[in-house]
Amino acid sequence: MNGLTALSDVTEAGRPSQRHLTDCSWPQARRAARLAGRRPLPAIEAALADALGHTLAVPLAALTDLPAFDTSAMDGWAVSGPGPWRTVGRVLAGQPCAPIADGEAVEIATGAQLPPGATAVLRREHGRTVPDGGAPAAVATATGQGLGPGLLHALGTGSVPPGQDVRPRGQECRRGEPLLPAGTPVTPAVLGLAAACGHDRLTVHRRPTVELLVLGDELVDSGLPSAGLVRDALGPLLPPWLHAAGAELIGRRHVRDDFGLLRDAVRHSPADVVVTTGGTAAGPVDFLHEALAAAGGRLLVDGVAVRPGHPMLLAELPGGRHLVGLPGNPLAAVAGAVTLALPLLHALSGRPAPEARPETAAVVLPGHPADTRLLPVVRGERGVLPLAFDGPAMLRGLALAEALAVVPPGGLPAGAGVELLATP
Ligand SMILES: Nc1nc2c(c(=O)[nH]1)N[C@H]1C(S)=C(S)[C@@H](COP(=O)(O)OP(=O)(O)OC[C@H]3O[C@@H](n4cnc5c(N)ncnc54)[C@H](O)[C@@H]3O)O[C@H]1N2
Ligand code: MOO
Repeated sequence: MNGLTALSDVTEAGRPSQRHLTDCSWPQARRAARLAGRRPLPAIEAALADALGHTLAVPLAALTDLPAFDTSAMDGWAVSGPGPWRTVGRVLAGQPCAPIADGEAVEIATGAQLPPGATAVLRREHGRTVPDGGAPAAVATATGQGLGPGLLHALGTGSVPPGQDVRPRGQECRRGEPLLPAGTPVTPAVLGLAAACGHDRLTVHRRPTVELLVLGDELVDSGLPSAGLVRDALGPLLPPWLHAAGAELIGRRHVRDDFGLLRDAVRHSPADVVVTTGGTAAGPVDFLHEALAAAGGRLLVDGVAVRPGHPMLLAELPGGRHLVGLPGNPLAAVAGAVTLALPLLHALSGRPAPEARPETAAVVLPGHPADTRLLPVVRGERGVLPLAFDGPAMLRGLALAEALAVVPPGGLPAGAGVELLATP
């Protein structure tokens, strides 16, 4: 089947075909991966402390007005009506407060509840008090000078506009107001907002579990590579990246080049998504296709017209699990992850597909005649610039890159729009 025929088989709206995509185009492969995860994992209730990195399964709505009461935005005095004012007490943050009447003021701290009847806040540095019936006191200072009881005057105009330095109740949101849509990743900022508006728990999608199987007898995981051995670059690279994409890493194993070991590792993995590295091509010990078949896997994508990374694959495993086969060459594996693993994990986590926001190519971005290219790039003053050391086996360009540019077949001229993907 060629890529064009397969296009009609995989759409966001439709069901995936029973046939699989062989050497399909890069956009088709990415769509197929999202479609494979079209049923997000079930919603669970998580305490705020456990919700980081999950994805909201329902919109986040405020449980209270924010602020929940009229609040002083500054240290100074809450005043009622036009000045001067008779000072009648003090209210600190967290304390209840009594009403004040026209012509009265209370000393107030930032964040304290504004007393009923107060019309504005006079900043400490903008007022001074004079003792009742006495001579004017010093201008109020940070040391508290001039804050004693007495008559309070506003410096300058002698007045303070109504509402000045007051954060009115509900200024940020009203109780019940939706603040964030379902599908939002729970970041530290989301946790803070959720707490501020009264939540102790969040309804989030269960994270897809991932097991990483790193294949290859030649790989070592410490020290200097020698005598044909190679340091495993993907064991360190992939887990934190997949975790940031919404996954829960439940295991990382080095699997030797042995058909039976690989078949059993795939067959018995409890993960929602098994991610393998290496073994995708046609070498003498590239057993992934055979192991997949023996483990009951069904290919959804087998090869993608993209450089690097073209032998990448995606399969469905018994029990509704999936397998993403990343090529062994490290930059090719990264290309496989952005094409297949991340869209699948995002979809399973309940996250929407990120919107493409094209940027401008500063120079010609060289392409492959027939395949999409994924190029490590940086943003320069005049637009996107490619980096050197972009070979499939290299990570040097990627480590300097701000993004991977999606360069369609044939390349892009300077000034053209180019889609950028986040790098690990
Ligand atoms: N006859 C053909 N040979 C190859 C083809 C092809 O179409 N026909 N495709 C090439 C392409 S493109 C790629 S990419 C690789 C993919 O190979 P595999 O997925 O089978 O990966 P391996 O053979 O296991 O390894 C390839 C390469 O990467 C190194 N490697 C593997 N894992 C790691 C790791 N975790 N960290 C660092 N380096 C790793 C491995 O030592 C090899 O050098 O196949 C081409 N061949
Ligand atoms: O296309 Mo392979 O995946 O680059 O070396």
